[in-house]
Amino acid sequence: MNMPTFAEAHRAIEQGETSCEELVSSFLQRIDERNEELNALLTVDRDGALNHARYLDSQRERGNARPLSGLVLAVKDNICIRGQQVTAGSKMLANFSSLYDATVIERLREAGAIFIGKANCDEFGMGSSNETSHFGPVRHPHDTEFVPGGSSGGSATAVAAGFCHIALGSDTGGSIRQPSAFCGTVGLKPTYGRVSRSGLVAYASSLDTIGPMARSVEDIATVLNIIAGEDASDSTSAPVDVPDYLEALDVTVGDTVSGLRVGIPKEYFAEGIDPDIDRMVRAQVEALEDDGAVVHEVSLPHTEHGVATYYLLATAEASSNLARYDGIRYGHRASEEDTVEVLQEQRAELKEAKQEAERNGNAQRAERIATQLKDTNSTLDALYTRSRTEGFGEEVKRRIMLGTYVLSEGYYDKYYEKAQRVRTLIRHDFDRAFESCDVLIAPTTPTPPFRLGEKTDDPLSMYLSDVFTVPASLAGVPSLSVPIGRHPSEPNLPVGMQVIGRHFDESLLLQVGQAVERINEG
Ligand SMILES: NC(=O)C[C@H](N)C(=O)O
Repeated sequence: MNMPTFAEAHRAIEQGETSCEELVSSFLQRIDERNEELNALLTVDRDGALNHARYLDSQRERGNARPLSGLVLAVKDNICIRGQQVTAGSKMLANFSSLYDATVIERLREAGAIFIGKANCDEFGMGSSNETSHFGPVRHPHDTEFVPGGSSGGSATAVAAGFCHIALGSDTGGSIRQPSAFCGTVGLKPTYGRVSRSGLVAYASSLDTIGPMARSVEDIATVLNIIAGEDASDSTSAPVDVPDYLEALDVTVGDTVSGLRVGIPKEYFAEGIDPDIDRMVRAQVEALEDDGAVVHEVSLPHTEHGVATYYLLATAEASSNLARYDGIRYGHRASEEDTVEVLQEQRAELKEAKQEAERNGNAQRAERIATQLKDTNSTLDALYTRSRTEGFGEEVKRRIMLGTYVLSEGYYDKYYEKAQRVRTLIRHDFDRAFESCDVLIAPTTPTPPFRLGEKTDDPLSMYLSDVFTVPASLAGVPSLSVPIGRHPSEPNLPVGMQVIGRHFDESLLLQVGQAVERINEG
């Protein structure tokens, strides 16, 4: 299916060949045809999108066209749109609706964007296959036996299946880039701080980023132009000037590539990588070399520690961020009967333990348990326990436990602090590499998409699918995944390649991404 990009649709609107309403109607039709099977969108704002489209059309007739009118977006369901659900793929937030717009939504709305629906995702962004969603897995748009990647699998699928022009995703350790690679879309994880996180459901705050996923690099630039920039409601958003990313694309491929210093990190082409992916990425690099790029191998020596470092830091931050879901201030609340039941169970267990301690003559322990027993007089703890037990899925609980463990007394230095130090080393790896090159090129994923259920019983192998994406997240540098063709052994399944750049050098990434697009078109 060759769906028009937003840029193409926009030109058609400007020439009077189509209208915002027509565009929305055709997306709704495709959603009706395929969303049930793919499970990419959790909600479809049919009336809202159509009404907004009609409003934008009438404004255009009066000469008040907005810069992006006609841009139809799907939004990952961990980004707030006022008055709409924001579940983050969790039962915990199944009945929660946003009281305000995320900054990215506010800015896009102002520019004339239409939000067509909320996209499914792994629960709280925790996953690489979109199978941890409380609302069921998303299926790969080109072969439903396979996963679309995660955690922004619903967003990637919505773009690839033609449910919208562009989708917003979030990326903590690969969640935009990996599903983009799997589904054949372009996906940008911007520099940390480039795009406001205000209104994004927090997972690991020092790593979380919001970014666009689209059918072309040009469309990525269009959205980045609107959403990038400092924001008073996110103190980690950077006070760095925003260039015109679309204007940056007004260069010829020759100008971009001639003399471009491309670094090939040797650790990303090591054992374990799928040989076809290795070959496909190298072929792209050769094509860039033919166009004048200067290619050389570089080393990012701490790459092998990336996954371990990421999963220590991300889970530590998650355990603290997710503490807010207590069933009282936020999220799913267990019923009174269930709470009382937990309380009774807890009390029975404690009483038994106290009796045993008394029988063994362990007075100190018996006294300690007596104090605990007094504490359980309140139903509060039981309410927390029951609400969290019911509201969180298995993967989220695994991460909260791991994160709580690495932050606990006695283990903090051994794990959390050490991981912070390794994070600095990883960042230095990139700083050093960028002394001798302008961009790094590497595969986005070590393997093509895998089958549904293939890795669900093996969390470690699932975590390892992030091996090439987490280092850039830890270093905070931007990274763009671009499609480079189909996998020879699974001809329906796309392969993606990453272009990684210096902090705030998104313009160059987009230029290189566009050069890669042109190479593959021609
Ligand atoms: N959120 C992400 O960026 C995806 C990563 N696989 C994780 O589970 O943490």
